[in-house]
Amino acid sequence: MLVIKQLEISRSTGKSFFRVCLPELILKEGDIVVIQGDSGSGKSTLLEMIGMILKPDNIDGYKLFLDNNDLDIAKLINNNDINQLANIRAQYLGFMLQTGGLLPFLKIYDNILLPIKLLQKNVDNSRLEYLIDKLGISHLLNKYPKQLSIGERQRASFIRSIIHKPALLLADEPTSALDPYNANLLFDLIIEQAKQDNIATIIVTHDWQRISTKGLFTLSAKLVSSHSSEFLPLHDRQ
Ligand SMILES: Nc1ncnc2c1ncn2[C@@H]1O[C@H](COP(=O)(O)OP(=O)(O)OP(=O)(O)O)[C@@H](O)[C@H]1O
Repeated sequence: MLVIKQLEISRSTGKSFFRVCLPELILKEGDIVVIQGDSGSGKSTLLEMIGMILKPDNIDGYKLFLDNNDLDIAKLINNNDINQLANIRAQYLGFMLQTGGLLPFLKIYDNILLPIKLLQKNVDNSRLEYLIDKLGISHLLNKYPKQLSIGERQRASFIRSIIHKPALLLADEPTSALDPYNANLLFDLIIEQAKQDNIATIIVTHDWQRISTKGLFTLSAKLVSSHSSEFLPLHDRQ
């Protein structure tokens, strides 16, 4: 389970600044939350704070409760324990970045398996084959990222982000470069894998119409002023 309380940051460029605040987020294993908001409302900023890439200015609580390990991430952030945060990111988090984030010098197959190799874990081959087959990328495994379209890279990037069965998946615009058929397929696969492997999942998306039919809990950016937004539940949780 993931519990976050009062996560805040102010980003500034020159004289202007923008404050992003998440008052509360509680996610159980396998829960999915969609983050929506206008362009510039702070969705990526929020995701990067949750992903421990950006350091918040204030954090009242951030805990990850795992099967045999409870992690007080707020404490590590406040203590600036960069090494421990890097370990947690590698082991328990999965990132799916907008641009794919694949390493240019590794073939697609090696990119997908990289998180497993770094953690010295064994790959679940039947699961890997299932995901590759489902997303239709088996013919691309021996190619380099630059030989793939952005949409093909996004699909490979999804498999890489969950191959090590993270506790938390952070997906930033996972379907931005996909056609409607593949966007739907990927959303359904994200939801299926989250439930199956108990991966708490946070999805930032503009693809609101498509995802609104799936009945997912949504946090929506509310502009508190022209330079401040808060992420609040769109509806009561079911
Ligand atoms: N590196 C940065 N330094 C300073 N300010 C930044 C930085 N990145 C983003 N911002 C500002 O923070 C605010 C939120 O940006 P962010 O990228 O998080 O929004 P977003 O909702 O993800 O936008 P989009 O939907 O267009 O991707 C914006 O006002 C932006 O100008």
